[in-house]
Amino acid sequence: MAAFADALAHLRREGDGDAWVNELADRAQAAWAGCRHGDRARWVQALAALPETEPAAAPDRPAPRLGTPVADPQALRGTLMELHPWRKGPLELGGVPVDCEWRSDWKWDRVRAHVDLTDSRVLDIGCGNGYFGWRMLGAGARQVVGIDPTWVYVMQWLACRHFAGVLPNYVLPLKVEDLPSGQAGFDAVFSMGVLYHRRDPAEHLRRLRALLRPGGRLVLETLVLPGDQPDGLLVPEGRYARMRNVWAVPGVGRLARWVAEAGFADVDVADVTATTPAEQRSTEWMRFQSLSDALEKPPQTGRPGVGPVRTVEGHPGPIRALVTAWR
Ligand SMILES: Nc1ncnc2c1ncn2[C@@H]1O[C@H](C[S@+](CC[C@H]([NH3+])C(=O)[O-])CC(=O)[O-])[C@@H](O)[C@H]1O
Repeated sequence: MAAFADALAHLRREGDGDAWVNELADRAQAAWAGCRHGDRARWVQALAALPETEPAAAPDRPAPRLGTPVADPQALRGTLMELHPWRKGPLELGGVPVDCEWRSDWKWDRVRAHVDLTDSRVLDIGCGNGYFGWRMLGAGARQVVGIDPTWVYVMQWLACRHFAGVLPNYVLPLKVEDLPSGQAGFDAVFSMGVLYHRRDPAEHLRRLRALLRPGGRLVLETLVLPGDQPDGLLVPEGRYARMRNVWAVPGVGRLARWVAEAGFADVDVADVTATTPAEQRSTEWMRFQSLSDALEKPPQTGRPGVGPVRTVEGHPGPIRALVTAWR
């Protein structure tokens, strides 16, 4: 598809001959060519049906405003709905508000207070549809390279890019383990909501360090245990909050030790916040089950998220820590 190829051409140009960037673009191109997802044709058709608007971007808003209002917002809504489920947002595309599953703007408010991205080249691992990339550009980043292996999120980013025009926020269909070795030299590497999906967290952290330039900054966000279990470690036997692939949930102290043991300096637990069904919920743009369906409902209230929260499997409810550290 021309739009994806065009984005890769821009990425290569910005890399200005850098071998790591060229190899990254080659791998993204190969992944794109190899996509056999059953919904691909429908997604590509939806992208082709997006109306032309004047490219525009106001990214530093809770709902980044991409594009200008279109003549037929109802038709655009229908087209964007072909790219369901919209998980990370909110967004405003061609004047249409996209109310995603996550209030990712709340997470961004927690992150932004602790991170200066002025003129930074950023790598965002597990970037979803690139929501945070827009916010990072809004916060002064020079370039954001996002990677995420979930195809529909790459398609959503292409829809965003259609409205935003040519901006240095990328979403490439790659896993962290697909990244080239060698000198990547990022000023900042983000790994938010990914560590608990990794079977070997220590290996993930070492890999993040290798992707940074010396003096570069790690921003790590992941599930942790409640504050009274700083050295604890939950290795769920089955699911955690209905998620199949959660391998390890450490206490905050243990998490900070993991980061230090991977070779990072000045490890700081900048924020610890419980995730509530107000932050992660079903909407018309994400019609599947969401967090409230994964939490135990205390009998006295019949409502999730009230009182000491537990997941439906009986584990402590989701709490996320934000850790920053330096290479
Ligand atoms: N091996 C992998 N390599 C890279 N990405 C992966 C891999 N496996 C899964 N993912 C991707 O990692 C993302 C995890 S979500 C966090 C999104 C965002 N960062 C957020 O903080 O909201 C979890 C959450 O909702 O918290 C998904 O988009 C996966 O496709």
